[in-house]
Amino acid sequence: MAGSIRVTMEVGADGVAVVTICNPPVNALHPIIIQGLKEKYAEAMDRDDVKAIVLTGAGGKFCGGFDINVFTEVHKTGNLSLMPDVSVELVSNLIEGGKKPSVAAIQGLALGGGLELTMGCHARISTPEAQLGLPELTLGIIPGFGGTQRLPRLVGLPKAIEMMLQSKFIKAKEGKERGLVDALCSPDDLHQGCLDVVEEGVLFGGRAGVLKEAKVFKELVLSPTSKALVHAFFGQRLTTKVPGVTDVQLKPRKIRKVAVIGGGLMGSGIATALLVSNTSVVLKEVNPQFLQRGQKMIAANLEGLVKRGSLTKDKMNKAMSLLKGALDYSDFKDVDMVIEAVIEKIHLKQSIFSDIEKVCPPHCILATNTSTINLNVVGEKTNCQDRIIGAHFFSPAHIMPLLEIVRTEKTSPQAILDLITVGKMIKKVPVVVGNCTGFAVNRTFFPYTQGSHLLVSIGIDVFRIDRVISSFGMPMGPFQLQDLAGYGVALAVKDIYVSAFGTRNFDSDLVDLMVANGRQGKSNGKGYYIYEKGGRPKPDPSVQLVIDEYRRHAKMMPGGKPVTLTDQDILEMIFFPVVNEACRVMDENVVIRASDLDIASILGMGFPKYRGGLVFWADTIGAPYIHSKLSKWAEIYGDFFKPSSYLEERAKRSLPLSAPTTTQQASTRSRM
Ligand SMILES: C[C@H](O)CC(=O)SCCNC(=O)CCNC(=O)[C@H](O)C(C)(C)COP(=O)(O)OP(=O)(O)OC[C@H]1O[C@@H](n2cnc3c(N)ncnc32)[C@H](O)[C@@H]1OP(=O)(O)O
Repeated sequence: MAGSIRVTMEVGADGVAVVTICNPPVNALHPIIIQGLKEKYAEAMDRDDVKAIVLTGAGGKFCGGFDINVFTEVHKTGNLSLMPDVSVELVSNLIEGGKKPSVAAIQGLALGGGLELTMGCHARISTPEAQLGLPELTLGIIPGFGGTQRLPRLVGLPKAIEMMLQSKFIKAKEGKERGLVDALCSPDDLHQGCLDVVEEGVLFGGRAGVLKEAKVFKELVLSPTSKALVHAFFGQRLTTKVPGVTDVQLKPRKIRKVAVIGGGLMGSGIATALLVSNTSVVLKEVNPQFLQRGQKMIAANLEGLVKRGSLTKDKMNKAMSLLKGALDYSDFKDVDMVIEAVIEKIHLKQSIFSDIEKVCPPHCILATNTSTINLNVVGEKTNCQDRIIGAHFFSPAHIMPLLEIVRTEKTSPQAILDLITVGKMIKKVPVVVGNCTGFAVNRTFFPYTQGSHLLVSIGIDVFRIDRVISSFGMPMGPFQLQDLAGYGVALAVKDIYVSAFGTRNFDSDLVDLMVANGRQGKSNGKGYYIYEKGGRPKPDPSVQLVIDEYRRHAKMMPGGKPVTLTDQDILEMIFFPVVNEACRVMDENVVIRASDLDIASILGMGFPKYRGGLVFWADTIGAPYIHSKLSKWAEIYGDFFKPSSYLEERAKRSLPLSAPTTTQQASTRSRM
């Protein structure tokens, strides 16, 4: 490794020393690089033949920042001395305070510590499209190499604050307008351009604030938030490393044309995501009215993206031109992938799959967007089960970042790899999971809603539950979520969950009662909350009548009196059963590794990223405590809380829930 991690210096006849950071793929500032920079700078200052220094990165990228792996080591050991002194010793003293001028030559990206190095230089020159930013807050820290001091001086306080607090990247073109970049040039002219800037003069900044920044930075590096966010950073990148799929020399095939069956909410969202990534889409519906409705929804999705500023009008028009409507399968003969997104009816899906098997080319991947139905059942009537795969998007599909890729024991590694590649192409985070009811996310979170209903049945206020869960960091509480998702979904999956999860279901008829009382959730403006156009949801006091009726049916309140619980009890009684189900999901190897479930919970359910994801959070509490609480509640309220054997085992041995299972260890060993 150390061979490819190095800093080089070449001194030209013109007296310019070009110092290059080499650490593929993003030239992260590993301690070897920091040491190398210090040495090369010291040498450049000493050498009489060096008049000026150009600092750059190899491979078309300047630098992606400080090496985040070092934070992981600091988190494990608590040893802050693993962090080399960069801010004062390198950036302030050697680069900024050095007696020879330094110019940063930027290409590709200069992020975090990378941008901070350039700001210590006396000038910056960049290619126009290079991405510049200080995304440290996404890792739970602040910029630590002087960025908090130098960025405001260069771009002004408001812009610097926006860039830092929102971790917003800007292109060098904008950087030039704002004074962060001194000159723009093409990649070929970068070197020559640097020399011109050297000639034009130098900018010196002071040292004020750098020492304070260093102090705060050190405190934050050791914070639980930084540990959680760094875990999420690496966890997200790990999801696309799938043993037996991405490590066996398979090549992803090009997916040029995709057919989407069903132009409802999900189908049109999926089509939108594909179209904005320049993929041709055939949208198939059963009649002209439904087709037109689907096309209109896609157009509205695209217009929404233009309004949000994430798509230009030109790109919207280009995307629309890639869409073709269809009422039969004649356009399916040259598609590379089909994504079926019709309603959750087993027979309908089965007949669609047996039809498309006949009309699509033999390489075509046949994906279903089902969120609950067993894939083996969907593909039962086909002879191509190796090409059948789940592509479970989350609504709205063109915005939500998670793509659950569901494989059966028959799905071929090639089909999985191709779908991972499509997922990345449409800017989703793919997580590969096994085939079971609810797959990883819906299965893990089925007790989330049920637990909240159980709490209501014992007398806890609906809106208090939502407040507790929102203050924990979820985007909204379980009741507001149910209003938003619509009660139809809850009713449709109820029986499926009962048959799959048996006695660990908490059987609630709250939603049935809501519907019987004319409430449909957000869709008819009346759920637990009242929804008025343009306004925020308001708790509806009249829902109390429905809740009273529900409590009478449920007969869960001892002596008819509400149970008294603290906010912490509420939080734990909702999330510990979810953690318990996560244990079963890991035990059955539905996910490849615990961190996949962390990422899926963050991106699919909005679990707070700064808590590192569901399993990471549970491990900060510890299996013994979670187990003891669940056991106690199981005695009072029954099997809904009964600890799984996985949790029990780990609690007994005080092992982290995230430690690999024996099967996972064996599969890693067999690949070594
Ligand atoms: C003191 C200082 O102020 C503190 C800092 O500098 S903290 C670091 C600040 N920098 C960042 O937060 C940037 C983090 N990186 C990113 O956002 C993105 O990786 C990127 C925009 C640079 C590139 O994105 P993309 O091209 O999609 O590639 P991506 O898959 O994310 O990364 C490629 C590889 O580089 C690694 N990598 C990226 N940035 C890294 C970093 N700063 N440190 C260590 N590894 C890094 C990734 O883990 C990944 O490794 P893998 O191939 O083994 O999975």
